[in-house]
Amino acid sequence: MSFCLETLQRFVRMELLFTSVPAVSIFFTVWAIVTGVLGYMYGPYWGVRRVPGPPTIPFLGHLPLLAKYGPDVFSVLAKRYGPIFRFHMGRQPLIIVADPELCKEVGIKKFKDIPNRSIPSPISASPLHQKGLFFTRDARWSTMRNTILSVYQPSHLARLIPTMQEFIESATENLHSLNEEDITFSNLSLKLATDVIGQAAFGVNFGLSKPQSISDVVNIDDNQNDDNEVSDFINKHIYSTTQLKMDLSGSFSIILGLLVPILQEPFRQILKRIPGTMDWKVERNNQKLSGRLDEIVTKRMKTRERGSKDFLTLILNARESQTVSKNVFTPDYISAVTYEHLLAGSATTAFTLSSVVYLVAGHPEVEKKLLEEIDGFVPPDQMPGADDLQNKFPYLEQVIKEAMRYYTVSPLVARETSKEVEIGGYLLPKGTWVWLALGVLAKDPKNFPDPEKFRPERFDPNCEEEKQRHPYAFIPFGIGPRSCIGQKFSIQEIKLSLIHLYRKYVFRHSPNVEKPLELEYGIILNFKHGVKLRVIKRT
Ligand code: HEM
Repeated sequence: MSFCLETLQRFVRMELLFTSVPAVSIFFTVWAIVTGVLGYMYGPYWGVRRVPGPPTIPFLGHLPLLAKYGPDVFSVLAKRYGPIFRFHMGRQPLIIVADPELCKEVGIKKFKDIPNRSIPSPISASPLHQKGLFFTRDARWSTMRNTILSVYQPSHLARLIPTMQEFIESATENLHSLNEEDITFSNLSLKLATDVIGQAAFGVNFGLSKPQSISDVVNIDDNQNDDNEVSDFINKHIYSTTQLKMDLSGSFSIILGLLVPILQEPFRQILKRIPGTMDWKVERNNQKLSGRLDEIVTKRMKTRERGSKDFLTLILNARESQTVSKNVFTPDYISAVTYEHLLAGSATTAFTLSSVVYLVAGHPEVEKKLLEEIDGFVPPDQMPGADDLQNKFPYLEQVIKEAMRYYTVSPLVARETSKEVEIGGYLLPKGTWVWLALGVLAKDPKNFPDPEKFRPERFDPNCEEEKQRHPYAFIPFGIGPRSCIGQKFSIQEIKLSLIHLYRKYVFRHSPNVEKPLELEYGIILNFKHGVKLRVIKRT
């Protein structure tokens, strides 16, 4: 009997052992996976959990709020949560800074702890975009930036005035024949800005802003060059840029990058090999674009007498004179930086130009004052020089600033901490994405009373509003050592364009334009349906 009982007990113990081993290991495996997934999904949140923000939806974060409020979402959240708050782009928390003093802290005072930009998923999918100045990091960035700054001397900018003027005249030559017809001014300004920067960056005339068709394209460096190649290049450029969506309408790998970044690259690698997918199209497009850029760079590198006309030439000259490390400016980085100029310099400048013309068309009192100033510049057919542009058009300057405030083309500026740093009373770990909300600053009634009113006089240096405003409340070109490198270039182009346009024409809103203008949120802001205007020739 005792033998039987002992055997039974041994049997039960063995059974337990056999069944519990897999159960335990399954339990631990599941536990490890769940912990891993939760750690991955909530790890970035954990480090910044003390920063206030709305409740998040797993995987999506606050993207539904972006869909609901559009670009205004950050103003809405700043009202609710204060000058520093959390916004989750999918899994990734962004620390949004919406206060001029805190922007100064991030952009200037603590720059050495926050010197780089975070790379959002649309850019991770595009190696071409990563090698420009915008996304390069640390020592490579500072070497590249110093070299580029050295070629952006005021004298070089001044030398660009006749080229800019030439394109402006050609782009606006036939406008008077469009009386009573709608023009999509935003298209015209994009073609103009692309041509100007194409010439300034590559020394290539894309010929987009000519009143005739694109088949009139001429390549200044090589007249033999095939017209179709240039238009193909531009189409690829436009495709590559417009595919960089910040919401859930990009390619599958970009969407994954927003939701579960770890899966973005493996999926991109697979999808780019499957014909017909958007990732495949983006990859093919980017490869062709890079190939075309590399060709331009290689050809120019071989040219002995390059002169010193355009940005690409200036960079190559600096590289050869050994003032720049050749390891930093390898041909792929040169291509990327030159292409970046086309990218950064076209859509932003065009958007600003369209904003000014649209807003002035709706404000007759502003238009009257502006025309008086422009007509007061004599002789009337003389092209203003660099000094004139800087000193003789103070009201024009106020109008441009107010339009840039009203429609802030780059409402967010991305930065990333490179070590633990305290901002606004919160300790942010290394690797935190800190984004400056320039668009929220620009509509803050504390610094801009009646922010929805278009009132250029608020930028008059003698008015109380301007005197009392925080010095960093209006920073459309960013702040500190990492601010926009093309600021003077674009302001020069915008002023020249407006002076030329208003000497000949005034504009009215088309009856077919929606009010208010609808905006679309890509890498920068865009007008969803374009800016439709009517042209009136001045007598
Ligand atoms: C109205 C026109 C423009 C606006 C509103 C604008 C705005 C900006 C902003 C907000 C930044 C980020 C600055 C920061 O992080 O503090 C930036 C960076 C940059 N912009 Fe512009 N931009 C304009 C035109 C241009 C032009 C014409 C070029 C080229 C010629 C250009 C090239 C760049 C580059 C290369 C950077 C990156 C700088 C760096 O990281 O060191 N931009 N821009």
